Amino acid sequence: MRPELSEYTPIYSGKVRELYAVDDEHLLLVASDRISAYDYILDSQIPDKGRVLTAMSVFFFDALGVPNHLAGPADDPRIPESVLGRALITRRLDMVQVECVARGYLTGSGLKEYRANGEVCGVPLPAGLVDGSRIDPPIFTPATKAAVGDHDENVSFERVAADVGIDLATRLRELTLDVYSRGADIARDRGILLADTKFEFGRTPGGELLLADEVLTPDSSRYWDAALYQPGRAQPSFDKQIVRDWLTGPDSGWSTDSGTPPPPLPDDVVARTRTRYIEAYERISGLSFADWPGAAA
Ligand SMILES: C[C@H](c1ccccc1)n1cc(-c2ncnc(N)c2C#N)cn1
Repeated sequence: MRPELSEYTPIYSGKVRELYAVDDEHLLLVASDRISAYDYILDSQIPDKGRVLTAMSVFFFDALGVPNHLAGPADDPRIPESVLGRALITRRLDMVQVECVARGYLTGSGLKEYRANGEVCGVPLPAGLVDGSRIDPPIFTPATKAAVGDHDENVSFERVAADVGIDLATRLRELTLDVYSRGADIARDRGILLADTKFEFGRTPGGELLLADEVLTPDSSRYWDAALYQPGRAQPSFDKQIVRDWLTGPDSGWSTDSGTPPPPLPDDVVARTRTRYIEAYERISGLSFADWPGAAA
């Protein structure tokens, strides 16, 4: 008999995820079906998004073999039925207060910084780069955690070293770039470009540094279709472009500068977006989402 979610203590509620205390040493990390676009949490949910992104994290935790915070399988008996497939039991860690970002392509806040001063997080880049340019080798572009609703602030490696010490900062950079590069290689071999990603790390009471949070999901990363890749423009998001195009298209009656929340999504936009998440998982993992625990939404 599985416990009820109400038996666990809520300790954090994010835009699309929640965190519960299971006991003194373990947490339950729950991914919802909520989706964000243009800095709004949409009223419409994407059925099975939470299960797909949980499946992607588990695939990469297994495939990359990095010591991590998982403390049980996807069907662990401590996971309530109501969130089975979109929740994981993890070790409770002392989280390192650094957003560990790796970039293999230039876009977003990195592009903005580059256009202003030719570098990102203090890392100089070659002249002449454009939106979507490859950054080879990938770079470590850390950020400080923002308050809920704010954007993280990009900081230099030197600032991270000042905050957490040079040894830990060096280890964070090394792990971030290694895990990003190996994950990007796996995705690229399946026709999907992993433009950038954000990792979080934490330490055990014994001081071991573990990879935590979600790993290489479309919510913590930018995924692009390699077949559509064209440097010099904003790349279509593999998973969210259908939503973005409808919201900014003629049928939504909404615009990004309206100052109002986006309207609900049409059923076909929801359905096609669900399909995109499942396609990303099945192409990258080589596994069938039908085999993943939990009831289809
Ligand atoms: C931001 C992120 C979060 C994830 C999911 C839902 C809401 C927030 N978060 C993760 C921890 C955390 N704390 C202690 N031990 C851990 N193993 C983890 C993890 N992962 C704290 N915050």
